[in-house]
Amino acid sequence: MNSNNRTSILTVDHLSKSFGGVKAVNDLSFSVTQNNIHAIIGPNGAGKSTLFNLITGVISPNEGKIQLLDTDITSLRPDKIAQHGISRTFQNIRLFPDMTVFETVLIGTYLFTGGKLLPAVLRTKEFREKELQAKARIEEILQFVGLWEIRHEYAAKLSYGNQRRVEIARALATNPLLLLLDEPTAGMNQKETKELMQLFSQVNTQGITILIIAHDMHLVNTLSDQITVINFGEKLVEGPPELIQNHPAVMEAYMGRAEVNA
Ligand SMILES: Nc1ncnc2c1ncn2[C@@H]1O[C@H](COP(=O)(O)OP(=O)(O)OP(=O)(O)O)[C@@H](O)[C@H]1O
Repeated sequence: MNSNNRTSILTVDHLSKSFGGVKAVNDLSFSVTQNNIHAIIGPNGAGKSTLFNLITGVISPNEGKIQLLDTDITSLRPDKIAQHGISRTFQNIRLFPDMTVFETVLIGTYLFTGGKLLPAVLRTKEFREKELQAKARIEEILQFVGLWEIRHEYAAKLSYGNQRRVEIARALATNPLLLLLDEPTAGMNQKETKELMQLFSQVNTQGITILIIAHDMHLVNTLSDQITVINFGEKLVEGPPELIQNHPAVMEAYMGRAEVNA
């Protein structure tokens, strides 16, 4: 965590997205400071996942702009956005059933960085050199996330916590500047949650900015430098955890909802 560096890595500017009559994201503006852990919180249906889908190019906004450092990434294709340095994990873990941990992370680098198929099929010299480099980098990442010893096991058969680590490893393999984590500890037990929180902190220490959607207020308050609270697609309030924790507008938005007690 480093709040001294004030450069904005991600700028969301008057962003809106509607589905039929529902304004899922409504004139939303905020920025993420480089090297921070920045949390997005809000009640169910507030627009958090829609926001992540807009940032990663899965869907296009009706209005507004998204900028990564100096680059306008609004409505770019997901693979292009990944190449610019944004990587993500999903709310529901998405792993191929017949791939080992190592293969999952290796294929992730090709899929998300737009690797070309033909050189891979022909196994050109350039491809083989790149493959060696990629494998070395993946070893480094798997050691880092604690999965190297089980690299030959099927990813989808691992414990829930380790499956999440595979997803994080796959996201790290694209060398992101900004990592988006969508409810990464949902469904995890206490031990897994604690270990993942340590991992996020270590990832952040490597200089990777993190934007995280979470319902777990202990996680949010412990890890975040900055919190943006959204409700009905709009920004409700923003600030460091000590400001957000007991903010009357936040209490009101969450009133009667289970996640405020999480
Ligand atoms: N593809 C879609 N088509 C129609 N409506 C959608 C679509 N995606 C999201 N919505 C609606 O947009 C609003 C915001 O949904 P979104 O999933 O972004 O909220 P969320 O904050 O991520 O919720 P949760 O915490 O439950 O995951 C909701 O009213 C939802 O029903």
